[in-house]
Amino acid sequence: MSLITCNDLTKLYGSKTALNKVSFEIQPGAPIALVGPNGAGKTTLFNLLCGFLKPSNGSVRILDQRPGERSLIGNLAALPQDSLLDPSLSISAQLSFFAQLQGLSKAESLKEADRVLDLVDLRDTAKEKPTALSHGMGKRVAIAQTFIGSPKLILLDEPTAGIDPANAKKIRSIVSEQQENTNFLISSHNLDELEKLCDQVLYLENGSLQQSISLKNQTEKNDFITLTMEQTQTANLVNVIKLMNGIKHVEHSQQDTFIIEYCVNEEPNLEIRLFEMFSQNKLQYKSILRGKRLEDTLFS
Ligand SMILES: Nc1ncnc2c1ncn2[C@@H]1O[C@H](COP(=O)(O)OP(=O)(O)OP(=O)(O)O)[C@@H](O)[C@H]1O
Repeated sequence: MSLITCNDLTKLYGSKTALNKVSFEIQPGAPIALVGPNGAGKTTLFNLLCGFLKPSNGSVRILDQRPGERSLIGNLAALPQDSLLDPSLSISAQLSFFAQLQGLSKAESLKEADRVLDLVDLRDTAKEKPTALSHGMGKRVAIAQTFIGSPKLILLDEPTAGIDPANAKKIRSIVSEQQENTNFLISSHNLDELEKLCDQVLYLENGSLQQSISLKNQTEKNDFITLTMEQTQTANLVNVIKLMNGIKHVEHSQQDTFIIEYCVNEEPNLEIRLFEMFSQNKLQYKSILRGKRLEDTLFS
């Protein structure tokens, strides 16, 4: 079963092309990231996947169904960017209401509300009204809502936007814990966060799919190192690194940052060789990271 298949998916708003012939297929597995600048078409894509919008052209299948099909109820869940909780109902009442919409009895729905609140570590808030929660806690409740009925696929549109670091971290760990039980497609502007959570990245720009990158292959091969130096010490460093054993390519990606591509079989201990070279040349580094950062992958 494919999770999502889009073929030449196109969406026009009047004369504005929000999505232009987007084609991709994604399979079940680790969370998938959807990245792109403001106005790239991410929310439009989410809305098409949920069946809130109809394509102008092309086709989309989600869990092998047409978006909006009844059979997707309980199998597909989405957290819209601006999701709101009902301020007049307790957290438990609104979660159990959504569980009843999926066909659960009143008693079952209350248990389901407790279960999903446990998953986001907010069982204590069951009797509270949303106004008693912080913005970050409210977002976690909204994420709990997507877990109702244990769907096969959950779409999260900017789940950590505007959230304080502690709650954002909590949300990342919730996604990480739940990825064994469900599949996630996550849109975010936080590339570091996506890099930690996702194996595959879809990059949209101006309504077109520009790149589909597998991060897993990169880290499994371990054939990149991202090196950040003290800014004053970068002159001629590219040439020095290029002379080292096993180096395939060195890119001076930003003022103080170098992306080093190397052959692991030829030089399995490149970090140690780099430390030796820094010591010989009296150079100071800020950080050495295994892998190529998503930011550099997308924008190099
Ligand atoms: N209802 C609409 N009517 C007209 N144009 C729209 C409508 N919704 C979105 N657009 C336009 O379509 C393009 C894609 O918008 P969309 O909201 O999908 O982008 P996005 O990637 O989600 O942006 P952001 O990161 O800012 O949320 C933008 O140029 C936007 O102005």
